[in-house]
Amino acid sequence: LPGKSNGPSLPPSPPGLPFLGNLLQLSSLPHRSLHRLALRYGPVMLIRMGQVPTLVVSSADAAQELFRSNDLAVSTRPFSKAAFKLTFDARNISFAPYGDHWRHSKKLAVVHLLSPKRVLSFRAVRDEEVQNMIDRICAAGAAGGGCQVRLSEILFDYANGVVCHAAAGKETKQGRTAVTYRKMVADASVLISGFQVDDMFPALAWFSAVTGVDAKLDRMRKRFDEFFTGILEEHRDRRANRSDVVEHFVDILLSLDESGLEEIDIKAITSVSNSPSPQSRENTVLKLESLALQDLIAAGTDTSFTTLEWAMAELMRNPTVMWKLQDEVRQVAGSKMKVEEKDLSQMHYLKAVMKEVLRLRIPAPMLLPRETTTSFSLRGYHIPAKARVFINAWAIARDPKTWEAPEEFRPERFLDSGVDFRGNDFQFLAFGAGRRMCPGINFAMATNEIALANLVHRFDWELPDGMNPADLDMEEAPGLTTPKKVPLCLVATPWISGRH
Ligand code: HEM
Repeated sequence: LPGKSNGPSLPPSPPGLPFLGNLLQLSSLPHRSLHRLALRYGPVMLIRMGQVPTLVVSSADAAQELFRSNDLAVSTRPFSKAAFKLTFDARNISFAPYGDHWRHSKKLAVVHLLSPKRVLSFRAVRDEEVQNMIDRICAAGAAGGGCQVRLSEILFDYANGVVCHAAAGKETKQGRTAVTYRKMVADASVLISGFQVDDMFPALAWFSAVTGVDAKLDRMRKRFDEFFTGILEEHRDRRANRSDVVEHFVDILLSLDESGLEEIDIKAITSVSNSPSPQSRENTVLKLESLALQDLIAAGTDTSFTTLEWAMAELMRNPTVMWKLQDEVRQVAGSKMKVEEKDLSQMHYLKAVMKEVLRLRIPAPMLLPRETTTSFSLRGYHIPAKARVFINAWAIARDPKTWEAPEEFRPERFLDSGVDFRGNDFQFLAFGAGRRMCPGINFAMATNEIALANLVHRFDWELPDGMNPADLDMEEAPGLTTPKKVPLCLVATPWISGRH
């Protein structure tokens, strides 16, 4: 590992093998393996993933020092061939290297697409998608009292439906936006998680060509390109007739463009063009909007779906929490057919449940990978430049030094606590922190709270075949986000107010 000959030493490293480094110590769920290693080697650890030196941060104190004193030095993302190919040459927000393009497109997303006011304006979208979700659950049980509901599938479609609908409208000429998108993204989470062969052995870049991974990525990229270009063209045509419609992310982006382009757009658009010959402005603009759309749909789908899926799984595992939540929601929303967003502000336990899910079942357990741009000192250790950085938020969220009974699902811990996930409480990093923090918190919480409230208001839930809550499989699937490995299948009985 690169280091300094004198001065502060490198962080502790578990012994590794000459070529593979510490790879054999990592399982398909690296947040768990790294947690185990950190218990032995400490909260600031330097491992080698193949050829790549990798800093692993596993405590709230170390994360606080990292974000407070060295955020700039860890604000870029490492190069990943998969992410590069799937994100139009890493020119979106999530995987873009730190620099002008990233800064301007993130600002555009924060100011114009994901602000609290804008999120509120998508209330009708959420309402429609919640209704769709309820209808599907009811339809599954139309034959009788109880039914087996393939809930994971329905929750994925809901999360994806909300973000696709907000981004590009419910329908496109290619069919229902969310359905078309879902078909395109299978396997993407694993491919971009940073654990592909060429992420760890840059010298073996040819490997993914031989194994067919490159060809798969190229096919996915082509489908993305066609999908988003189609959406943009449709919305452009629509706007040519009615220029005052600002409905979806795509319309907002197009209207910014038509209004003469704000400074941020001009800069972002200019930096998007990578063609040596001057591209037509029209094409360049189309590209930028594709990037923003693709990024927000990708960043908002799996994360929200994973949160909702684990929320329902934890509620099934912990029946007293489920009853307490149902009591609150049914008391506030009463005999209404549907919980409305204005009811949510009175649902304090619901908010505590959401927080506890984001703590114990953090959707992106190691956030998104970062890379050091300069060397710096952390907890007295020398951290080299060009090291990959994993912040093991999963490990931090179950550190007994900061959390009482960390393995237990106890929403009550948040009822009288100011601890939040907005990047200032370093023991709770579900959305990351610092410059690269998630800009979609408001959108995500609005999407998830209304869905969970309606799921527990409208239905009573049971495990199938009299299964014991303790036997529910709680294993995670590998990837950048970690949904349940075994999809959730439950029995739903519509709740009729006053029946119980
Ligand atoms: C429960 C839902 C969500 C969770 C848990 C979540 C979590 C995260 C995390 C951990 C990161 C990386 C932060 C870091 O590196 O420090 C991130 C980045 C990002 N998220 Fe989210 N997210 C969620 C929903 C959303 C939604 C709904 C959107 C947009 C519609 C969104 C857009 C983004 C974008 C654009 C980035 C990249 C930011 C950057 O690199 O500067 N996220 N998110």
